[in-house]
Amino acid sequence: MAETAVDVKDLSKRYGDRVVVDDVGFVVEAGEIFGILGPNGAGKTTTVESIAGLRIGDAGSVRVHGIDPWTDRRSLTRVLGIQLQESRLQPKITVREALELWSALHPDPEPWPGLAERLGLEPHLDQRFVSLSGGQQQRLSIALALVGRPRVVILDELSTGLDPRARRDVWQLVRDVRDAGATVLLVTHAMEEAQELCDRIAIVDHGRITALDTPDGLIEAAGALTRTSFVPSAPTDLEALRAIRGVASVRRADDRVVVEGIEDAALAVLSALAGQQVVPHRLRVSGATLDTAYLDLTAHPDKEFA
Ligand SMILES: Nc1ncnc2c1ncn2[C@@H]1O[C@H](COP(=O)(O)OP(=O)(O)OP(=O)(O)O)[C@@H](O)[C@H]1O
Repeated sequence: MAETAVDVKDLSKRYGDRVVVDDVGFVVEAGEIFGILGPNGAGKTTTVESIAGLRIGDAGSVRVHGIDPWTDRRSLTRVLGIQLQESRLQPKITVREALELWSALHPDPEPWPGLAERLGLEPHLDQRFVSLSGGQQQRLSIALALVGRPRVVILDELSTGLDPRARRDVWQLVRDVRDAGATVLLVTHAMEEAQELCDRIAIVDHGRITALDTPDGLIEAAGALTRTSFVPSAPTDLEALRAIRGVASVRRADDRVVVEGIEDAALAVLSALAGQQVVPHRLRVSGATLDTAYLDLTAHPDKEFA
């Protein structure tokens, strides 16, 4: 049986009379990349900071490799690393000083020069924190989360502010960290990131877990559809397309025809077009993504939880 890395039971947290985490429970197995997704204010950061011992729940319990983060922070820091949302360091500390300081806090740190190189921090080692760009600050906070070789690492909005290449590099770093045996908890708003990296994802909305599954499982459960769109070379019998098994809708959008349906329907649409002697110009087929599943699984995706 897989070892449990993080065990959250019936966690609740309120601020005043406002419940922001409401009876949340989940188990993360060692070696998983576990995603937490949800709208702004859903309670994601409160949940992971409760796991990191930075906030204490009002009810429930948390264990990280058997350690209670609310009563034993000292033991926790030996197994857990956290990259905080908008991590703030002393403005005047240099990148090198921060890496050396964090290394000194851990008994068996990862040699920091290697991490600095992987995160593109080498040219900035003597730069002060305050003078780093947002993306460079972000990369430093990821390095600081990893330098203690944590068994569990929490990455909160990992790739915010990173350019596309840096984002890909950081994703590979996360995979490598997991392959080296660590467990990763990833709070993210980036659907592509969650779909690429996570083994399982909890969707949090209004302080509660509304779905928990693999990315494919979430997409399937939400009934997200494949979209096929094209500019027809000749008048097209749209009714014939609507009649195809698995097609959910057919509509026109300017000069394009847009067909939505289950994955297999896309091929049937193409062969029906061939039968009608219609060439589908500028053909686009987009698979069901976590993005559409997420919008279905969260009630008010753009509204702050009030
Ligand atoms: N210290 C605090 N005092 C009062 N309210 C707080 C405090 N910290 C968080 N909150 C509120 O709790 C709710 C949950 O916040 P949290 O940061 O956990 O959400 P989140 O899901 O991480 O959001 P985001 O995606 O915007 O980072 C929000 O409405 C927030 O305003």
